[in-house]
Amino acid sequence: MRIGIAGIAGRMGRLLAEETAAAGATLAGGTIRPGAPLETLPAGLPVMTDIVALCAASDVVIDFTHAHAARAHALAAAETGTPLVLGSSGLTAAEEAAVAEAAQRTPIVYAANFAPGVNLFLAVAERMAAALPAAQYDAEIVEMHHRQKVDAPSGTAVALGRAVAAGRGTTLEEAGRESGRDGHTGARGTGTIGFAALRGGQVVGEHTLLFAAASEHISLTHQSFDRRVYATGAVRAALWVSGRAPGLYGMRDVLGM
Ligand SMILES: NC(=O)C1=CN([C@@H]2O[C@H](COP(=O)(O)OP(=O)(O)OC[C@H]3O[C@@H](n4cnc5c(N)ncnc54)[C@H](OP(=O)(O)O)[C@@H]3O)[C@@H](O)[C@H]2O)C=CC1
Ligand SMILES: O=C(O)C1=N[C@H](C(=O)O)C[C@H](O)C1
Repeated sequence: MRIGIAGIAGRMGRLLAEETAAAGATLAGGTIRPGAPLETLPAGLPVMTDIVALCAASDVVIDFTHAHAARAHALAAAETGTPLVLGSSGLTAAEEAAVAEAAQRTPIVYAANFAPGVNLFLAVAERMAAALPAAQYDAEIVEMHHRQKVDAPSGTAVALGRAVAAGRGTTLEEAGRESGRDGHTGARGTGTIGFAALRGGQVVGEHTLLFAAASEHISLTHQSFDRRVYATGAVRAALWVSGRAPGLYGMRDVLGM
């Protein structure tokens, strides 16, 4: 199995290269952002800037780069018929729609978080939301990440919001998001889903989902201590997606949840 890695010089890209080897797969190569300085590359890694060339040289491509690259990368995967594992966060609705369209031509695993524990958390969040009436239990999602993270709220926080909304028989868009409260915000809306994002230090990833009612609170927290958990999950998804029919899959499909 030849695995190509988009964004191979990044925090995740470097770990994905290591985990590809650890899984016994062949590293087909990797891309860097066009114009990026070459000295940032890990020594000895085969590197290019052309995503179509990487797709053509790979049985599966794993992409942890930036939301802005997702559309072009998904299109390249579709045009070359290369399965794609997509982990970038912060995609707009239009970028997600482009990924879904590409998935009609090639299989794509798109997941906000490749850690097994987070995917169990998402399933439990949906069940909790279904059991706790939205009129009484305010749902708030708090996440913390390292100071380099460029998007907020995190993709995982948004996925948790979507899981809560699904449990309540609605969508996140219909329920409404409350984030970045500051100043005279007015009282909290009923049934909306709140988001708060903390940034600092080198926190790998922490997410808490709180249901707050007048007489009780219940919360669940997931903490990642090593981003390798995402890399092993993504390589697992790459091995799983090879040979699948075109379609948009999630990590819960990979894990059989
Ligand atoms: N789904 C999940 O489980 C996880 C998702 N993520 C997400 O993955 C993404 C990357 O995270 P992380 O590795 O920490 O970030 P980094 O900034 O360390 O790495 C991203 C890399 O991608 C490069 N890049 C940007 N655009 C392109 C492009 N068009 N082609 C090739 N390379 C490109 C960047 O280059 P340059 O620096 O030169 O711009 C950088 O080297 C983020 O969106 C993050 O939220 C992270 C961890 C887990
Ligand atoms: O940027 C990160 O680091 C992470 N991003 C993902 C997200 O936005 O949810 C997954 C994980 O939390 C780490």
